[in-house]
Amino acid sequence: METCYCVSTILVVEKANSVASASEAVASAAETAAIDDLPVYSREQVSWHANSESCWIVIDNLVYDVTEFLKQHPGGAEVLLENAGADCTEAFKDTGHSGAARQQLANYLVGRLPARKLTCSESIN
Ligand code: HEM
Repeated sequence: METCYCVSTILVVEKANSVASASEAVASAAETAAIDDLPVYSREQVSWHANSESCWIVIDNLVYDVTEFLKQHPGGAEVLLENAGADCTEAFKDTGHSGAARQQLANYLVGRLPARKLTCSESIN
């Protein structure tokens, strides 16, 4: 059955998938509601911020400006600069960042990618 989801539903589902536990999901409910209001940047626009002067990254369809964080990142500036202007969702998750690290993300949130429509094969019904 073909299912059509509105933009905010997709974002809520993707946000829910990105949090690690039910309590985190509850805690992030208000945050999720605000996600729709964030500025929208295309992947191309994000790619313009790919150096130490302006370093943006994408994690779970959200855009983070980590320029100020480069010198503070416990994993070093290098790994962030390697991913500057790009989607580093997998790299971020593969590193096994702690809950504290995931909470820190909110400090650098500047926008989101355009919501995409789910294809039939992605339908959850
Ligand atoms: C805004 C984005 C990020 C934040 C807030 C962040 C935060 C942190 C924090 C707090 C730690 C210390 C360990 C922990 O608590 O998990 C850490 C470690 C680390 N991070 Fe990140 N991180 C970010 C992005 C990334 C990205 C994109 C990568 C890789 C591409 C990365 C790679 C690493 C590595 C390799 C370590 C381990 C350092 C070590 O144990 O020697 N981080 N990060």
